[in-house]
Amino acid sequence: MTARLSLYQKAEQELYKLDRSVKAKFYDFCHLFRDNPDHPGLDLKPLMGDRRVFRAKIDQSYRALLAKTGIDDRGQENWLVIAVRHRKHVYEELSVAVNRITGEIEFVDLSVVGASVLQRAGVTLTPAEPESETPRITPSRPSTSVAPLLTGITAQDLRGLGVTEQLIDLALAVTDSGELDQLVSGAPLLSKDILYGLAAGMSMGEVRREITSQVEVELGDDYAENLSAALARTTVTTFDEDLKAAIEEGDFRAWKIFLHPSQAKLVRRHYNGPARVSGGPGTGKTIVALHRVKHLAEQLSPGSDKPILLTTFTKNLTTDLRARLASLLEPELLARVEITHIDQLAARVLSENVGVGVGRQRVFDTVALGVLRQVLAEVDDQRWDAEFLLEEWDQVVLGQSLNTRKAYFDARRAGRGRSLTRPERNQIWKLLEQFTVRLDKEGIETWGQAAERAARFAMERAAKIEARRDNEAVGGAEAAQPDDSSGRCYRSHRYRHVVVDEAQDLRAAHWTMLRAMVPKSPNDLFIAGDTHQRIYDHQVTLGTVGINIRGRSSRLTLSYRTTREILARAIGVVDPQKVSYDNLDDGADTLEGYRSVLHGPAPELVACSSWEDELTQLAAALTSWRTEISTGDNGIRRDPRGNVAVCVADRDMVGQVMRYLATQAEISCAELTKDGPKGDGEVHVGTMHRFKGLEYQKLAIVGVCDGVIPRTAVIERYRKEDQQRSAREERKARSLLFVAATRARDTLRISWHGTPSPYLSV
Ligand SMILES: Nc1ncnc2c1ncn2[C@@H]1O[C@H](COP(=O)(O)OP(=O)(O)OP(=O)(O)O)[C@@H](O)[C@H]1O
Repeated sequence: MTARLSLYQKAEQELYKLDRSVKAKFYDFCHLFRDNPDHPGLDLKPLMGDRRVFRAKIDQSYRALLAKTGIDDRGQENWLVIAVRHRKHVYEELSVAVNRITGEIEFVDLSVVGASVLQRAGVTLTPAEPESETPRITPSRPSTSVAPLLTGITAQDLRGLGVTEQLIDLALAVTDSGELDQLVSGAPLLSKDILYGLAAGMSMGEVRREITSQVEVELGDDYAENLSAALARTTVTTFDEDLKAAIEEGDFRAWKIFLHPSQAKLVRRHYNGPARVSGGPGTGKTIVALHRVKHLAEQLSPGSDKPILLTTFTKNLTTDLRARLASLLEPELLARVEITHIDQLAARVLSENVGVGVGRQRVFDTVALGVLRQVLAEVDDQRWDAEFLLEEWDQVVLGQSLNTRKAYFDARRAGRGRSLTRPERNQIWKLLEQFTVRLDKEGIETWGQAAERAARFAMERAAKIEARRDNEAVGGAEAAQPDDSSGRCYRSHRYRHVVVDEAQDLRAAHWTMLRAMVPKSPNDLFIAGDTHQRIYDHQVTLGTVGINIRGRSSRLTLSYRTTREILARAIGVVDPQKVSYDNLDDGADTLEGYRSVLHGPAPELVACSSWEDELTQLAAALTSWRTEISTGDNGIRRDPRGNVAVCVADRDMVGQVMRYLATQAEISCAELTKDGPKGDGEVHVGTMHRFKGLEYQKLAIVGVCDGVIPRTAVIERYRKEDQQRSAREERKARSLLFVAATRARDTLRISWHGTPSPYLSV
């Protein structure tokens, strides 16, 4: 009889870590098993503790643990590989169960639990193969004077939250975080989340709200029914050639298949309007956005248009999103998605409406500031600071699409600091008019201006579509007015669904443009972002640009990227207890419950005597990281390229670091530019802004000195005359360092010379 074989998530993750030769033997095992599960060479035997769990031989050392999950209509047996491990870690007490909260299949691995915890809880493990070295533990409960880690929590509490039965006594016997780490390393996801949450100080209520209730389903009493429902709910992959390739890809593909239940819920939910997902760095907002695109694309009726837009703030992130989406979606579905960064989209709208914006060159704000200074000098105006005026223009005039003096007189100037009288607004309006005329004359425009013009075109097109529909509804002839320079009259909006990543940095005009590009309908806008990571000056209240997310906001709290040790340090930088962050609407966002299940060394904080000393020590650290990464697990050599980065405060430092490393330490570097890394140098070096959305195994942040982060000159300038502005600048500087620090996966090293940045609290 042949068999169909699927892989349980944990088994697949275990396979990633195995040596190539064992992987190859596992593929042979799968072929043999699918042909005939009763083949004598497989030595298939049930375990004593749970006769639904079987072990089978992969080779002399490795065993597959399997559960029979049913027989299909054609009489073919269905088997699930639940684990792959060395025979000395196979014991008779292994069992599978259906979790009473999630209704998913759970497999608990007690072989990883520390001997002391097993002993305290009175649990014995019996090796399945007698010659194995699994320690035999005598069932005894020696009294211990050490207090349990989870004080005040009962077995009933853990059961009610959804911790797997087998782990409850063990969890209550744990006395320190090292033991807890060991216990949860073999635990099902929900148990892991709950136990870490409680250990991190979350209350029972918080754990129920943030973790358990996110994944709760209704279960009946019938085990067989629950098991078949569980199989439908549990993520498994069918064994085939694609899987073989995927296993070779290793951990990098985990995100493509296994969404955390709280992530999966957001991906599949039906929203009656715009929805927003927030969450600290590394909680999977981008992953959720990508899967959301996939989900939406799968619901589309056949066609060849591109009704879904996936957009983000920066160009290099767009490249990354494109590559990741291409690996997640079938080409036919990928072809239905437009992937573009927001300024590029605005530029495209402008070019479609040529005649109005033809020939204008887009410039950065620094160029515009130069023009404004020149205008102020020419009219000999010393009342207003050029930077203040440029921001007033960008944030108030362009931000709210104000095109008359009257509109400016009436405009809201929330968050702008000092208030302005009517005569002052009059002076400013006049100066800004002179300034924009000059920009026009020079044939240039800022990106903010371009976004604002694009938003107007998008709104005009939307208004014409509406009018045409209304006209048709009353039986009128179609309005002949074209919607863009091609002369086309569009019948529908540009997109059906818009998905935005890194939403915290978009400008008001970007939002206005996006709102106009998609009709107000269910699942129209899906917005992912974290305001703790806002590093540009564009704070927007979505409600004011026609995007109502009330009642459709969710937060992810579990970091997949960064260790607990790194998170603790990074959270200190943004200091959410003292500093407040908005929620892209009128409320505040928090990092409450933000946590990680990953563990690693504490971030290294290095005080240096001078900049030269910092560079010397940096080079030494990078050299040792290179050796560490190149050696890799199982002695397999790995290419360190792209796994290590150095982050600095400004462009000058980028040049200095790259030069030093290349000439004094023979370390090749690639500069991180707005298009991604330039060249294939081994270590990526860039300013903090360039690190948005990226991640590295090992990261060094250098030059984290007082006066640099934050720039004392900027803060001091505003401290007296504009308190709000000064607070905003400080918040931005905190966010920059927060973004930088949370790019590190395993190792974070922060150095400075002189006095350290006050945000480091050292
Ligand atoms: N369900 C998952 N399974 C495996 N890996 C995951 C999962 N979700 C996220 N990750 C991994 O965690 C890391 C962070 O994910 P992602 O970039 O989506 O987080 P983010 O919230 O967008 O972070 P940031 O705000 O810092 O940009 C990535 O390496 C991603 O592959």
